[in-house]
Amino acid sequence: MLSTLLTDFRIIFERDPAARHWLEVLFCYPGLQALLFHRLAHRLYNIGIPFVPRLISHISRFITGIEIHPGATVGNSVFIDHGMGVVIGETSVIGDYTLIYQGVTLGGTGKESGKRHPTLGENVVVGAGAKVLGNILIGNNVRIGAGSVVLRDVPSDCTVVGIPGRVIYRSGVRVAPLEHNNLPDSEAQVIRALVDRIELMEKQIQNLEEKQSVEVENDSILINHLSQTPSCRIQDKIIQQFFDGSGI
Ligand SMILES: CC(=O)SCCNC(=O)CCNC(=O)[C@H](O)C(C)(C)COP(=O)(O)OP(=O)(O)OC[C@H]1O[C@@H](n2cnc3c(N)ncnc32)[C@H](O)[C@@H]1OP(=O)(O)O
Ligand SMILES: N[C@@H](CO)C(=O)O
Repeated sequence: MLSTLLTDFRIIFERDPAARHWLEVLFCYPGLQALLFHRLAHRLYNIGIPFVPRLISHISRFITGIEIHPGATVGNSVFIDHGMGVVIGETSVIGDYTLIYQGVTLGGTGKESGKRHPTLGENVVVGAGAKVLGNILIGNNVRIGAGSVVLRDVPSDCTVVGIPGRVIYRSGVRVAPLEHNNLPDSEAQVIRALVDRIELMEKQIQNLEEKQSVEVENDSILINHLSQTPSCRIQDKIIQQFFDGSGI
């Protein structure tokens, strides 16, 4: 246990550019103090001692602002930076060399019992205020953006951001996130296609009507022309006499 605590102490110099003096780290890093309390509480919890582990956890929370349930499994070289508002649930598992910032919750969804908190792989960074909820698996070398809410498993070597958390980098390659403000509007596409079709049909009808009116005009010119011939004039006269009653 002593070597684990020494590693908890040393890792701070490696991970925090703000860490300068050992006195500073010992007295002014609530993350270190919370881990110290937790390692003791976790031992007592594991051997089945009632109440005392929770009391230690509660005192630690009072001093550091960090709440770690005694049942949580915390790996080596874990660093909780700043720490205020961090809550780590009973069945959480935190891999080695993980970095957790203030305001992080490793919590349950409220819908599960038994193993209901997340499992974090090694070398995970959980950004300030991020919420990782449910019995989900976060792979190794994952970076969770500040303020994200992660509700599903995340494969190793990924960066996740947003609410709900979405992978934006996988093994260093940018993954295009779904742009909700740019989704295709299928109903608008159908309506557009129908309007185009109607416009086309209207043009075709107009062409037909124009063609027809030209034909009708030609026909009437032809009829007019024929009615002016002498034989037509004689026929007209006969017909007229018939209707006048003058007989044939
Ligand atoms: C006092 C203190 O300092 S406490 C410490 C607080 N710091 C933290 O909590 C660190 C957490 N780190 C982060 O949130 C980082 O932004 C990371 C790890 C998620 C991403 O870092 P990088 O890999 O460098 O990604 P990068 O900066 O290129 O951003 C990629 C895209 O994700 C977006 N993005 C980055 N972080 C977030 C976030 N937390 N939430 C939503 N979107 C984000 C960026 O805007 C960018 O989008 P765009 O390409 O559409 O412009
Ligand atoms: N402690 C970290 C984050 O605040 C830094 O100083 O960069």
